[in-house]
Amino acid sequence: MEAACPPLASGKFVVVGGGIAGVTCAEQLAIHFPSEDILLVTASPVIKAVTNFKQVSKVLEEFDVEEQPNTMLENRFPNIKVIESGVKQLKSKEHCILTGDGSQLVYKKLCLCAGAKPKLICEGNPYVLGIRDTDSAQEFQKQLTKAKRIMIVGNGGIALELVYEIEGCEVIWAIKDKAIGNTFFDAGAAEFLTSKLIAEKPEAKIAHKRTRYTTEGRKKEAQTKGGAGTLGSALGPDWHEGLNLKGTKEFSHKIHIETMCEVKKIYLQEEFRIAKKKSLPFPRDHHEQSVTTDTEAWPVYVELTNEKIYGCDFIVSATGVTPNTEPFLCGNNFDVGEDGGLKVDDHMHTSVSDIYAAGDVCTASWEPSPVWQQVVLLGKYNAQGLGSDHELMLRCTKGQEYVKVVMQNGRMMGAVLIGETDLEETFENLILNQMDLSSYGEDLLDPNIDLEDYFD
Ligand SMILES: Cc1cc2nc3c(=O)[nH]c(=O)nc-3n(C[C@H](O)[C@H](O)[C@H](O)COP(=O)(O)OP(=O)(O)OC[C@H]3O[C@@H](n4cnc5c(N)ncnc54)[C@H](O)[C@@H]3O)c2cc1C
Ligand SMILES: NC(=O)C1=CN([C@@H]2O[C@H](COP(=O)(O)OP(=O)(O)OC[C@H]3O[C@@H](n4cnc5c(N)ncnc54)[C@H](OP(=O)(O)O)[C@@H]3O)[C@@H](O)[C@H]2O)C=CC1
Repeated sequence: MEAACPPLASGKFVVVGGGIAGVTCAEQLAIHFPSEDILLVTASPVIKAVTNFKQVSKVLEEFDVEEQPNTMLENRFPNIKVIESGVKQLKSKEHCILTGDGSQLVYKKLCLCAGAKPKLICEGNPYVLGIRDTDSAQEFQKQLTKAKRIMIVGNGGIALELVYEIEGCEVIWAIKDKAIGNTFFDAGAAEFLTSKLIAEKPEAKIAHKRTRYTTEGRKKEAQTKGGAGTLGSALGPDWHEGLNLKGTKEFSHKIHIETMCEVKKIYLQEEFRIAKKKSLPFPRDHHEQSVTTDTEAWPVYVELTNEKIYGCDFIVSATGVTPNTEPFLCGNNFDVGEDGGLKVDDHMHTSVSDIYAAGDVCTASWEPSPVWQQVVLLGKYNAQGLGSDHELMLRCTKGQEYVKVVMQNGRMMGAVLIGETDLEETFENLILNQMDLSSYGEDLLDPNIDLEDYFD
């Protein structure tokens, strides 16, 4: 039988992780339990904190996220103590965690907020980059300044932002789906955006209305103390502000999209040369950029499942994340979701007693609300789960705005809003209060009717 941990420190509440989830959790505990000590254990020397919080509407919130030195959190909340160390092991039966610097902490309640790491298409290949934290974003920027052509794999948040932001570098964008951005929006919105994107010189980029993650006060993240082998906290909206995302070429944008394909094989330059010499059955003449007409020698070559091959300087694997549960949670009996996250109920409780989880490390396992889900879009924007018994209404001005609403039984169930529509608050209210809108019919999207005045 394993010996119980001798406590070197103990706290009623212990939180693991200094990202936005862990810090918010520690702050809330500090506010609600002012006489208790809260220990925040994090592998990173900086924390992420919410500032300038504003409640915009019933469920829409606006805030800044700032990176701050760990000491700033302790100054703001005297009952929070930050321990800068990686957690090596959880012993849930003994209610204790072991940290990389050899300390043992006993808890009554533990909240795990250890985040996630990029799920790369190929681990350990120096030409395959993932973007997660300040260091990985800076490494990406460094590589990009020397690049003429890169490949981006994935169709989610990072890929969408990158293809829009990168200039002076050809981008081959490989996606599994028929249309871009299916993680976020529908095929109609994708078409609206694709035509803007592949124009060689898109109009001036849309000014940001939203507040930003700041880089002020950011420290170079020191080597992880305690050797947890984990990285810094995740970036967030506007993460590329302050980064120079420009390659070596003079043109603005040059994007080629390869749909319905995945990466089959990656060759380093020498491997590719040998394979070509042996006349392996490489596909020919699929596209003007395919290797047959491409005389340039590239550091790396990517063979896609649609049989095309592209040479490029490097590959960005924007292919999602894996929750940080290993190795420190091994040996405990957590229920995990399909994505590997710790399953939590609607009280953020995991399947192990006295252990809660929040943020990217967890997977919500409660029944989702019938009209709400977490996306930048509203409600059931793609008629998710509504069956065939629904109607779509559309208002689109090419290059300017795309407004789609999903209606069922006269009620608004979801919406996609692209461009400066100013409809988000009104539509959010209409979705949440489920007002019967049957009498308005198609006038609901009439641009001459000021809906905001009408329904507020
Ligand atoms: C480029 C990019 C852009 C994004 N844009 C958006 C956006 O526009 N909107 C949006 O909502 N979301 C966005 N996200 C996602 C968002 O950033 C994450 O969902 C969120 O930051 C996750 O926070 P977290 O606290 O769960 O995890 P993290 O920020 O990853 O924090 C995890 C913390 O745990 C610590 N840790 C890990 N393991 C251990 C251990 N063993 N011991 C001790 N400490 C440990 C780490 O050091 C870190 O401090 C973006 C993400 C990226 C990468
Ligand atoms: N605005 C926002 O909210 C933003 C959020 N983020 C967050 O940051 C994290 C990382 O972003 P990102 O990497 O873009 O992750 P996402 O989860 O957003 O998207 C991953 C994409 O990669 C695809 N994919 C997965 N595996 C493969 C594969 N082997 N080959 C090809 N495609 C694959 C997925 O397709 P499929 O779904 O079909 O598996 C999906 O289209 C995510 O948690 C994301 O939500 C990032 C930027 C902005």
